[in-house]
Amino acid sequence: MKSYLRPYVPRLVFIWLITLLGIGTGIALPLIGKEVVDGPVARGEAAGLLPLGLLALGVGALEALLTFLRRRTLIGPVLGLETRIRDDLYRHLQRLPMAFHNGWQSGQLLSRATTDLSTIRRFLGFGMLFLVMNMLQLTVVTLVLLNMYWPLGLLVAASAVPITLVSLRFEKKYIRISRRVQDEQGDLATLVEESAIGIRTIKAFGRRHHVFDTYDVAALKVHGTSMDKVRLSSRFFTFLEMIPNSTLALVLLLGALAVGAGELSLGTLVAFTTLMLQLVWPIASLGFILAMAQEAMTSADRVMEVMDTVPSIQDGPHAADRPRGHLRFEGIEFRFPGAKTPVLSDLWLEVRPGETVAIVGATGSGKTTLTALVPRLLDPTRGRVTIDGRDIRDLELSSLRRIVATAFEEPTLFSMSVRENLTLGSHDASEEELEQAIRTAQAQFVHELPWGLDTRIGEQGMSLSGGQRQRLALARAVLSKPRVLVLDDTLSALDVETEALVEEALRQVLRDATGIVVAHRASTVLLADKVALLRGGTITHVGTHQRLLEEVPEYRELLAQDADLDPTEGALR
Ligand SMILES: Nc1ncnc2c1ncn2[C@@H]1O[C@H](COP(=O)(O)OP(=O)(O)OP(=O)(O)O)[C@@H](O)[C@H]1O
Repeated sequence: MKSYLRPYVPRLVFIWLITLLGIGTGIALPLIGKEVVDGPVARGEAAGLLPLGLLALGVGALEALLTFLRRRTLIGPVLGLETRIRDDLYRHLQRLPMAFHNGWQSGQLLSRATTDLSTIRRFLGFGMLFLVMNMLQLTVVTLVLLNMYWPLGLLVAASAVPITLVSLRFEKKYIRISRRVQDEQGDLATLVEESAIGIRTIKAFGRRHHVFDTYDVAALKVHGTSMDKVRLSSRFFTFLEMIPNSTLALVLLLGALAVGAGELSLGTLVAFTTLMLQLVWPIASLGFILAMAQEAMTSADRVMEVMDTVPSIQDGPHAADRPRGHLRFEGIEFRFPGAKTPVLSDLWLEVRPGETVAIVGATGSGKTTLTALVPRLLDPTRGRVTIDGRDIRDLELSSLRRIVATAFEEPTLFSMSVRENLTLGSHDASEEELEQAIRTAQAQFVHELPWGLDTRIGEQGMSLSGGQRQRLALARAVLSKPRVLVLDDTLSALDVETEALVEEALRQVLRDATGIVVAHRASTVLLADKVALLRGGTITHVGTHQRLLEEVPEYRELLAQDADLDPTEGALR
């Protein structure tokens, strides 16, 4: 994370200088105390007290000022750094392809973007400074003590040995346990998120208690691991408290003997013990600062795990100028990571500019996977998809995604106004274009919403019906006037009458675009110029609806039930 600290180097240097000065003032005070005891107090001269008292007051005031300056200067870089990492993480998450998001629990990503970043910030804002400051203070004070009276100084220095040994052991154990706590918290966040999204299903199936039990098990797991962590650190913290305090007792005993023997002045012993008291806090706090450092490192690891993932789908070098939309799938194979068999294999299909192809296949046959290849939500594992003869991997992603628009079967609407949701892919659309897209998708209901196009639709557009959401998604896709329009079963939630109206309007749009329409119903198939039958991961037949009905039994089976009920049946045969 060094690169994040780089812009703040001058400020950090300033902070370190202030900190060093602060340590200096902290050491100066007991030394002044020594002068007071050995000088005016020992000699019984009250007059000498005033200048030394004033000096101590000045040094004390300077120390307070330095602390204030340090805090003030530190907070800016630390908060700025947290915001920059957070922004970069979010930007990176947006760049990472579907394959990454499919493989990661969203709760894990959520906890990394929130809890882990806060842990890093706390360490950088507090722990890191104190860690170095305490080490410095320990070293400098020990040196001063050695210089004052070396036998006792040596005793103090020796107490560092058990501290270092135990700290190293503690550190190893703590790394493991804090990683476990953080991962388990991520799993817990995933459960909360899933149950919030799936609350309808949970309620409908009366699974409240079951869901609670699952959550409880996960929560107890976090509790158990956290308790282990606390037990480990409390043992360590107690040990750290004991060492300097018992050393202090020994120093007092041996020091008093030395003063008695005339080897040490009383003032020196007073200064020695006061300085030693200054060591108690740095040593005792070393425990939780080391713990904080470990947690921050674990968090940094967890954040970097995401940041270091190189997006498997990269931008191509070429912009697509004036695309015609001649789409070809050439020898495509697609296999999900870790899957034994490919979903698509040796798949060939051509869609000419202005032509519309309906993809028909059994459920789970890979239709959605096939459509996801066009805007490069997924990349084929073998073969290539071309637009106007150029491999789409050679196109800039932004350019490709301007050419291709997709409307999904289960569309996501964002927590913003209808207008913002519609113009997601085309910010500069005029009112007229917006109105036309709404008409094409038969989404005029938006005008009846309380604030028309400015109505905010709830989280994921939950306040709208499935059919309304599909129509908004369709309007969103056609609004950008794409060269290639992909409709992944977009009309499935519409009633027959609305579907017929939408199709009528869509026919106009599809005349100017290359279309891929995933279809389960005969009525939708009629939108297309030709039909491609997807079976066993490949396109087995391409032809008109009429021809496939006549010649391919499986095609007939797939659409038969529907054809019987379809009002346009007469026209089909
Ligand atoms: N992320 C994934 N990892 C592994 N396998 C997956 C993944 N997504 C989908 N699959 C599998 O790939 C196959 C094709 O899925 P796909 O969604 O493309 O089918 P589909 O034809 O669109 O189905 P439907 O008509 O039901 O929407 C299915 O067997 C599915 O289980």
